[in-house]
Parts: sequence; structure tokens; C-alpha cells
Amino acid sequence: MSILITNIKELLQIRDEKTIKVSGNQMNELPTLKNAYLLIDNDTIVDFGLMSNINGIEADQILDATGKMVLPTWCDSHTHIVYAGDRSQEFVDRINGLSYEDIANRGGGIINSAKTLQNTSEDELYNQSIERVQNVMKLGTGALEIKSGYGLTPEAELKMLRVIKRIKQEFPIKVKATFLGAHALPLQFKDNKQGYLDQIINEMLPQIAKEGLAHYIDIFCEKGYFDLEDVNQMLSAGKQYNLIPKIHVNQFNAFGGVALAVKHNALSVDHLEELNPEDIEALKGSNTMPVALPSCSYFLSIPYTPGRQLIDAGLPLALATDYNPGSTPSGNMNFVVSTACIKMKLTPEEAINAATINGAYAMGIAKQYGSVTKGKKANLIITKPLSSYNYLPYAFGDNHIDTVIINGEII
Ligand SMILES: N=CN[C@@H](CCC(=O)O)C(=O)O
Ligand SMILES: [Zn+2]
Repeated sequence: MSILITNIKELLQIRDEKTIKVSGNQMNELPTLKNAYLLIDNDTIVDFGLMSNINGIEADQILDATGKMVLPTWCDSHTHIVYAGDRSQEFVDRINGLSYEDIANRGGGIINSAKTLQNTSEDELYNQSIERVQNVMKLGTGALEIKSGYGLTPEAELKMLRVIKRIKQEFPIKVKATFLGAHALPLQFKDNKQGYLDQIINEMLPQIAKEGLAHYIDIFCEKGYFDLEDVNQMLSAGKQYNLIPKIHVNQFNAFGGVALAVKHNALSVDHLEELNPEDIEALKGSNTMPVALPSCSYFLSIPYTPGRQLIDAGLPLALATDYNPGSTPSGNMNFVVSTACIKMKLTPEEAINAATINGAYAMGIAKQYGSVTKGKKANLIITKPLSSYNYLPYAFGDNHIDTVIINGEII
């Protein structure tokens, strides 16, 4: 099956196969082609160019993109999209004055979601999760990193990871799984943190490795959750099973987690709402991608990651949703891109780079996703007719998407 997209007003994010991330000033460059065509063969982008050179190209299906933009689908490198139930009551509690921390301290928060998930069957968890996956695909997301971490027992963590595996097998969207056993301390280990870490290391990790259920390992490095010593222990244990680190760090407090993650050669450091000059220094010259989650800042009314400062320091930046029931009940990457421009002062070029090629890098898939490149997967958004690509982040909250193609399939 081949698809030819013709008369594209502007084809965005065209790159050669060597570009796997963009940093600093390069982030403000978005290579494009005006009045273009693009040819898909099965699941792959095989050709693109100017309409004036289209002569003789044929295909099974023609899509006319007059007035429309075509760009790579979003790569959402940080989600918790597999969860059970919701926490809308906690949302109301926060409106009425409780803080996120107050709610966690009285047994709500992550522990609340874990309780619900433990009492939900694997099939039911799958059904609730795929509804969200189908929605984000329609919103233009073509790749998803998905974390465990709402199980907090060996059975429930494995249940989450098996659901992620099933999603990976059943849907055209690219999925990468991350094991986040160290997301919070379960109540039964309230006074025995090492006991829980031992359970992760001795019971969960070997089984996860045996079933090939995860690619990455994560830990919530935060006051009241897990400290630097725990991070060391967890990331070293993960390494024994070839799990690459991607960590939650600096959401509420900055105390050296970024440098430690870099020392462990983490693929990404995510959140960074609190950032010290030492953190920026630690990231310079590393292979670690800083990831901002602006919808989380929006929803919790916490500071936005100082993305401008990171980019101005010559660093790369990726954007992701953090889709989860507690701090970000939304998987809309279009909103993330708008919010990064409006609140973090990224330019549209920087935000699009951060949500495509750099997002792909932050989930280890940049060789096949994140740009319009011959040989890469045919994951594309065709917009409605737009005056320019600036209109995408500018007119926030509206749906500007006409068609989504994932793995060569029209969604
Ligand atoms: N910060 C830690 N984990 C999630 C949210 C956890 C929750 O409230 O359920 C996050 O990335 O924001
Ligand atoms: Zn998260």
C-alpha cells in the first residue's frame, strides 16, 4: 500500500538520518519545504520533494494537502497512560485548599492510584488504558513511552507492564516501556524503605527481565520519596539487566539528582521545575536529554521548567505530557507545545523540535522517528489549512489536525 501526499503548503522538520537531537541555537531552526509532496510505501517514508519534481510518481492513494502543513507525529517520551480509575476528587480537594503534598501525606496521590490499580483486573486495566491511547493517537501522538509505577507490588507492577506490552502489540503507535517500581513507598513498607527496594531488586527486576517487559528504569528522586542513595542503588540494579535510566528529578526540590543521573548516563532527566546552576553544568557535554512537562506545571500550579535557560546554555530540550491521573490528566501534545511557547517562551520552532526529534531521542527511537526523513517510519500529521505553522501553538486549545498517519496507517 502506498500513499502520496500532494500540494503540501509546508512540509516541516525535514532532516537527514544523522540528526538524532538538536541543541541550543539549532533548536530554533526548523527545516521545511514549501509546496511539496511526500510518498509513503507501507510503513516507511520513501520520498519527498518539491511539487515541481513530482512527475511520474504514482500511488494507491492520493491525499491532497492544499493549504495544509505536514509534520512528524509527536513523540511523547514521558507518560503514565496505563492507570486505573481517576483522581478527580483530589482535584476538587486541591481547589478547596489542600496541596499535592497534603494529599499524598494523608494516603492519597500515587498510593491512592496504586490501591485502585491493585483491585483492577488486567483486562479492565487494558480496556481503560486503550481508550486513552486511541485518543492521543487522534491528537497526533505517534510514539509513547509508558511507565509502570502505580502497582507497587510485584503482581501489580507486572500487571501494568504486561498491559503495556499488549498495547505495544495491538496498536500501530510505537511504545517503549519503563519500569518505575520506585515511584512511592507502599504503605506496608512505610517504615522499611530498604525492604521495598530489596523487593524491587530481588523479585521484580529478575521477572521483568525474564519476560522482557521493560527497556528503561525510572525512580522518583524527591524529598519524601527516594533519595540519592536510593537512586544509586536502583539505577545500578537496573544496569545488571540492561535497563537504561530515565528519571523523575527536581520536580519540587533540587538536591543533586541531575548530576547523579548524568553520572549513570541516563537517557533523560524529566520534570526539572526546580533547577540549580549546578544542574545545568552537569548536563553540559552529556548524552542526557532534559525533558519538560508543562501540562504538569499548569495543572499543579508549580513553576514551569526553565526551558529558555536550558536552551540558552546550549543544551537540548524535549517536551512530553506526563499523562497520569494525579498531576497531569491530559495526553494532549498539542497543548504541551502551545504551553511551552506561551509559558516557557519557546519559539514555535523550538517547541516543535522539542516535541518531535528531541522527544524521539528521549525515548531512544530517534533513528526511526521524530523527523521527515527518507527511510524513517511514516508517522505524520496533516493539519487543517493554516496560515503558517506558528498558528499551531498560537491558537491553543483548538484541534488543528485533519489526518494522522501512524506506521503508514491512516488513523
Ligand atoms: N512525580 C511523580 N509522578 C507523576 C505523578 C504522580 C501522581 O500524582 O500520580 C509525575 O510525573 O508527575
Ligand atoms: Zn511522570
